[in-house]
Order: sequence, then structure tokens, then C-alpha cells
Amino acid sequence: MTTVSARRRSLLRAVVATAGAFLLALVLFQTLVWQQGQERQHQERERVVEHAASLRSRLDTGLSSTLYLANGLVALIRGVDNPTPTQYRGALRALHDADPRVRNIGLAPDNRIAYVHPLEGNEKAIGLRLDNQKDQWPSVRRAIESRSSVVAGPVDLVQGGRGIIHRTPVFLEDGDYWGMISIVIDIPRLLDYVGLAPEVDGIRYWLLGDADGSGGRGRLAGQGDVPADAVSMPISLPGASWQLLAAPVDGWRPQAGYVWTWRLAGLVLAGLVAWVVWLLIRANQRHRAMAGAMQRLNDELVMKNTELTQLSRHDGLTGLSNRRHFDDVYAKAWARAWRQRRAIHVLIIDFDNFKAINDRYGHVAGDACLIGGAAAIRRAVGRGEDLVARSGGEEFAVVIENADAAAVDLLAERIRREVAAALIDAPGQLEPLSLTASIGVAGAVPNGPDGGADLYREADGALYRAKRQGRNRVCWAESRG
Ligand SMILES: Nc1nc2c(ncn2[C@@H]2O[C@H](COP(=O)(O)OP(=O)(O)OP(=O)(O)O)[C@@H](O)[C@H]2O)c(=O)[nH]1
Repeated sequence: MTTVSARRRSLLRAVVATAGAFLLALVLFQTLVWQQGQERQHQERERVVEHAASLRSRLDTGLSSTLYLANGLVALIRGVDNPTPTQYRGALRALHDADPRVRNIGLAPDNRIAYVHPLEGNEKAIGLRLDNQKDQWPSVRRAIESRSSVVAGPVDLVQGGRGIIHRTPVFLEDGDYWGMISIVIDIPRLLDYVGLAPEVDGIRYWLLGDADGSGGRGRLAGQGDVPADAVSMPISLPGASWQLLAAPVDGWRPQAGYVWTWRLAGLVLAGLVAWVVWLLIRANQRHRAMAGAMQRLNDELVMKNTELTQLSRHDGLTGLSNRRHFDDVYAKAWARAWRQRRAIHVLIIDFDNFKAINDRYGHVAGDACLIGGAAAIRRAVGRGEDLVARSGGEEFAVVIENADAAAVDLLAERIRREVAAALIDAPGQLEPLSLTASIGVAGAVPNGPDGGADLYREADGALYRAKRQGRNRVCWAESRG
């Protein structure tokens, strides 16, 4: 169950992390797409502004070169004393022919049109009084009042069609008003010269002029509605202000197809990022799970080893050290005592008439007595650092370091009493059992590193004597240490 829920949890963590990575990557890529769109819009605006500026510059050039013509005519009127009609017509022709954008030029002394070139097609204009032209009079009056040129238009021309009219008032040397010079500029030819069409290089253009010279708007070029976000460039002309407007044919924003392609690409990339994140997380989780399993196996192994070591060192019945462990520890204790020139004592304890216990109460009860007797020995020894071992069937051994003979003697006696006092509950027995022990003791200050076995033998000899002397007693070896 734990494994299943742990798997579910790690799967859930991987799903959440992957979803997070996907969303993050998606937001990042979509932001990049959006930024790129903004950048494209910016670039497109710069392109349109640059293109429109070059058109405006050509428009300025085209108009001003045409308008300079009027200055020549003003010079003629002022300079020549009473010019003849032939001289006027000659000058008008020359000026008209000099500029292909000029549709016709008219002279209106005292505001009455007297000369027009070319006459053909403009006959209707001859004799007209400018102050009778409701549409055109405001611009004429403005030119006279301001004593300077005024560009008006587009206006409907008396002789038909529409045009831009450049009016220059002529004042004589004495300051008297002589009349008006009107140069009609042909709009299509002007636009052709400028290169201004409704659509150029993917950009739509509109050119708005003063309709009547009084601030109203007349369209000189362009089709359809002008978008509110079109680039607007003012064109300042004498007495008038035009406006050149431009906007991309497909609008400022990148095309929907383009945007969606990049959005889709962002989605796919975010998916790829999420997939890589998923693979990495799962690989990491598998690695960690394996490392965890390895760790658990290792811990188990260490535990088993500890158990094995414990088993290999201890007696399974009494829990005391076994003979092999006793031999190891005793050899080390002996060497230590030799190095430190201190006394070491060995006690060998043997339960008395144990065969009779076995025979009388059975082997299981005998085992219980062994366990109870061993516990009594352990209790009596007390100090944990003193080695207590089961050295044989019903025989036990104790090693005492750092103690003098008197203390050891007391200890041996305490062991004997503790064993004799123990009341042992044995399986199948109504009454507690008891037993006694005979103890042989030997002690020495080692005179070499390997004399442990001799001391043990001496203790064993002392035990033998204790048995012979009637059991349940402590006997010291002859060479009492
Ligand atoms: N129940 C039980 N008996 C054991 C165990 N190990 C040894 N014995 C018995 O201990 C008895 C030792 O008997 P003996 O060596 O004759 O000595 P004893 O009867 O104790 O007599 P003395 O030592 O002379 O007092 C034997 O009967 C063994 O079978 C054991 O692990 N469990």
C-alpha cells in the first residue's frame, strides 16, 4: 500500500512539475511572440514614416518649384511699363511650358480674369470676376489681405475639373493692388511627379488639402476611409496646410496567419520543454527510488551482519558471551594487563550435580536452570565491563581486570550466594528450582603476553578442588594472585 501511494505521490509530483514547466514555457514563448509582434509593428511604422517622409519631400519640391513661376510673372508686371497683351500672353505661355504640372495660368488685373494660357478649354474663364466666385473668393481675399501667395484647393474649376490654385497678389511699386496671378496645378500630374498613388509598396496613402482655403478638407489622393492610426505628416504651404496620411495595406498588426503560426510553434516548443522536464523528473525519481532501495538493502545487510556477529559471539541459551568470544576478549585482557602490569583474575563457575537436575526434572527444566543460574552470575558480577561467558555445558567463566584479590574474593563469594539464592521457575515444575555452584579462582600479574591459558588452567584446578571439597564453595588456585 505504502509503495503504491508513494508511487502515486511521485507521479503526481512529476505531473505537477511538468504542467508547471509547460505553462511557464508557454507564457515565455507567447511573450516572445508578442514582443516580436510589437517589434514588427515598430519596424513597420518606421518603414511607413520613412517612405511617407520621402514622398512629402518630393511633394514639397514639386509644389515649390511650380510656385516660383509666379515670382517671374510678378517681376514682369512690375518691371515692364504697361506690358502689351502680347507680352502677357508670351510670358504666360513661357511659364506654362516650363512646368509640366501647371494646367493653366491666369492673370486677373483688378480681379477680373483677362488672360489665360492655354486659352483652349479655358475660354469660359475669360471675363470672370474673382469676387463673384463664391467658392474661390475667400482664398483670393486672404491673398490680397495678407499680401502674399495662397495655395487653395482642391477646388472645382470654372472651366471644368478640379485643381489646386496658387494665387499670388501683385502689388505695384507704389503699393497699389494690381491684380491676381492664378496658377492652376494639375493634381494627377503633381501626384505622378511625386510618385504618390493610393497604394505604394504595400502602403496606402491619402493626401488631404484645404477644400476652399478656409480650413475645410478636400481629398487630393487616396481611397476609402483613413484609419485612425495612420501616420500623419503636415505639409505647410503658403496660406494652407495639407496632410499626408499613410498606413500599411494590411494594417499595423502582423497577419493573423503569421501570429498563429508562431503561437503554434510556441505551443509545440512548450510541449517539448514539458516532455524533457517529464523525462528528467521521472529519471531522477527512478534513480532516487533505486538509491532508496539500495540504502534499505544495505541497512538490512548491516542489521543482519550485526545480528550474525551477535549470534557468533553469544550463547543462544543464556545470552552471555560464548566460548569463542571469551577466548578473544580474555586474550586481549591478558595482553592489556601485561602491558599495564596489573593483576588479572579468572573465575570458573560450574553448577553442582547438574546431571542430577537434568535427570530429575528433565532437560527443559535443566535449560531453565542454566538460564536462571547464568542471570544470577551476571547480576552478581554487576560491572558491565567484566566479561561473563558460558565456557562449556554448565560451566561459566568470568574475567576481572583492575581488581585486587580481596575484591575478587568478595565477588566470587557474591556469585556463589546469588546462584544459591536464585529461585528458578522451570516449565512443568510446580515449585521453583534452585541450584548451587562451585567456583575456582586464579589471579596473576602477567609476566608475558601469552600466559592466559595457564591462569585458566589454574582456575580450573581450583574448581576441581572446590568440587572435591564438597561443592557450593569458592577455592583459590595454589598460586593465589
Ligand atoms: N539441560 C542441559 N543440560 C546440559 C547442557 N549442557 C550440559 N548439560 C548437562 O550437564 C551435565 C554435566 O554433568 P557432569 O559433567 O557429570 O557434572 P555434574 O553432574 O554437574 O556434577 P559435578 O560437576 O561434579 O557437580 C550433563 O548431564 C550434561 O548433559 C545444556 O545445555 N542443557
